[in-house]
Amino acid sequence: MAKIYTEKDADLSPLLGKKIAVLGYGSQGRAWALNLRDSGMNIIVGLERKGESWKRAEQDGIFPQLTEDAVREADVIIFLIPDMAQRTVYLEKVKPIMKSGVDLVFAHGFNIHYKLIEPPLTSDVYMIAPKGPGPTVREYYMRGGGVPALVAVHQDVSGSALKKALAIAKGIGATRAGVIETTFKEETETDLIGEQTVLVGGISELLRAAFTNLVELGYQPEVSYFEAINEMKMIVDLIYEKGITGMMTAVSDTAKYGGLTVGKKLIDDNVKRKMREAAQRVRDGSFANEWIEEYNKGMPTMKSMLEDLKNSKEEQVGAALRELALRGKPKS
Ligand SMILES: NC(=O)C1=CN([C@@H]2O[C@H](COP(=O)(O)OP(=O)(O)OC[C@H]3O[C@@H](n4cnc5c(N)ncnc54)[C@H](O)[C@@H]3O)[C@@H](O)[C@H]2O)C=CC1
Ligand SMILES: CC(=O)[C@](C)(O)C(=O)O
Ligand SMILES: [Mg+2]
Ligand SMILES: [Mg+2]
Repeated sequence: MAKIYTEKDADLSPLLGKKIAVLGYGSQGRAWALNLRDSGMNIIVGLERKGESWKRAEQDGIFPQLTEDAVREADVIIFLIPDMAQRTVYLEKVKPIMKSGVDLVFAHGFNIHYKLIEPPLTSDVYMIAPKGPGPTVREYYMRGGGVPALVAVHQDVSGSALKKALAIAKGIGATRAGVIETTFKEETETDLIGEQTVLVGGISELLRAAFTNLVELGYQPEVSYFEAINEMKMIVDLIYEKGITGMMTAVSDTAKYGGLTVGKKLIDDNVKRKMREAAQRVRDGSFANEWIEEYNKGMPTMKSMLEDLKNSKEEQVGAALRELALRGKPKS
């Protein structure tokens, strides 16, 4: 049984009074900086330049500093910039400047697990990995809740790395929802396998294939969009609140029977074999190598695939319908 920590297991005190530098003010950076600040922690935000993130932080009442200035003062450094940018920033702006014994903290294990960053043996190295998007981490916190997270310790020089990880988890609201102890290896591999096979990859392509199938059969694109893509939110909300069995009780018996029997035929051994292949490429490092190479070339494949997605019929139809659909969404 996994070790799960909640509010009663965590305490802010190991980090109270410490200077915590949050590097990056994007999806997770903004959420962490604001939640930690609102929880009473002493945060500073470090950014590379006076761009969009800088402006956004100022609008939120946070006065960012250049990365090297934030790093110079920090007792704890949290990497909330894109995974692929972390190694360069670490080598150029963190390692040469940081105090000895500073804590190095991550929201995802990629750089440590695949050895892009090799931290000094004098630092505590730990991770708090939220299992949800950054804006949701902020939104749930403000509404009194939290997004669950994983914690892991890679190096524990002080003997209190886990306590400090739990302090941050509490500060961002995660202990309100439950924090599971893991390793950098398990977090990195499950996160990548999960986002590729279901959360980001599998689900998007399933929805798109279902939409295209309906449209090719001659059904109206708008009807196809509501059916194959828009309604997914309501089904997922039911699964989130009541489990898959609970969702089944909310749909008709016709949907239950058709869904149970046809679903099994669609997601067959062939699909499971391909999921296993994707997992293998994460586990043996070939996905990481492919992604590093793509990033170093300027991400041509990712950019062109995003462009194709943006121009797809489903996205065009969706954009036109979304305003209408969102009008019906409850306000809180
Ligand atoms: N996006 C998410 O919801 C989740 C992200 N994570 C992890 O959190 C970390 C941060 O990810 P996100 O919040 O998605 O990042 P992001 O892409 O939203 O980060 C943007 C921030 O990084 C700065 N930035 C962009 N390129 C940079 C560069 N080359 N050098 C320095 N700064 C740069 C931007 O100015 C901005 O402040 C990653 O390790 C990621 O795996 C973990 C869980 C979920
Ligand atoms: C949102 C999240 O947890 C992901 C999918 O792992 C990510 O953004 O990397
Ligand atoms: Mg991820
Ligand atoms: Mg994730």
